[in-house]
Amino acid sequence: MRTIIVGTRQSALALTQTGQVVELLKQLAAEHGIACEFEIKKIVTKGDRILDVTLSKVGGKGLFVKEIEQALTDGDIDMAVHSMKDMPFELPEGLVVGAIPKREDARDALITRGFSSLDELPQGALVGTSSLRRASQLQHYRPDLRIESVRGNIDSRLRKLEEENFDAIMLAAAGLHRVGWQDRISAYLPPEICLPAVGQGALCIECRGGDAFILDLLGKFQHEPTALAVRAERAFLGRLNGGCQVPLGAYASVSEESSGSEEPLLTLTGMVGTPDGATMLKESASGRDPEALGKLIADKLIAQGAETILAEVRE
Ligand SMILES: NCc1[nH]cc(CCC(=O)O)c1CC(=O)O
Repeated sequence: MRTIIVGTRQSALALTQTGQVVELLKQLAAEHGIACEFEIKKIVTKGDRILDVTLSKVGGKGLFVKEIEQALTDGDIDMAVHSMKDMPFELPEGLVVGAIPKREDARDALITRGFSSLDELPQGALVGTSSLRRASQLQHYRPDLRIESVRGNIDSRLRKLEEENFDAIMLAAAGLHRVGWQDRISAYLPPEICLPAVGQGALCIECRGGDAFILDLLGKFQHEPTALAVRAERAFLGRLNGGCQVPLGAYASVSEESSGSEEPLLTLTGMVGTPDGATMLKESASGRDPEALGKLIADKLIAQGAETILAEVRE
């Protein structure tokens, strides 16, 4: 009987989604007669220790995953459950993505104080978000809105909606759904108005590349359409050298199931915008090769000046 130690951050969302993954893995193991048991180990990351600072100011990349990856490499844990959108483009030597399970809702959600949609927010309303991607798209659609930074875990951001006099805040729908707070959502923002972060709503189960037992179990947990979509989005991200702290968004989905020997058709939309929303570059295309599709959309945006926008933001 193998005991699999699963590492996770200790936020309410991280613990909830790790618990949900472990329950599903237990069922899978039972169905396939794989003898194992699970133990959850909480790990505090740099991102959790500096929740009061805007992430883009502290060099965001991998803030929520580094310590967890070290624990994997050191053998202190055997598997880690991450939010895909927190994953840096490159994994450390020796670690691999063991599974990408079925995606939750990828959209951003608006949580307001009594307004039922983005259009209903009054002129000049104050919206809390520290995401440059959300700010850019919100300002593009509603230049009159005022945007201020709000950080912290989901629970503390919801509290700040009341305490700091915001008219609305924006959060990923997936996180709210997972912790059972979907009742707090006032409106879902369609990708036409707000493209989600790369990988938003998806999870990434990371493990050691040499751990055949875990890889075998996780292989049964992969959801292929989600994995293909995430590969296309991350190829877009990689080409633009983006992290989650730049005004860049993308969303891919399978738009036509595979027929015969052909791979399914994916449709990917990507955006890069200035933080004030004045410039908004957006392109869409379909294809069967996720990496090629991601690079194609990135190249289309680069041809329109995306790299200049990103370089200015990084400065
Ligand atoms: N950047 C923090 C983060 N990382 C993952 C989620 C939850 C949504 C998801 O799993 O994609 C959130 C919170 C948010 O953006 O509202």
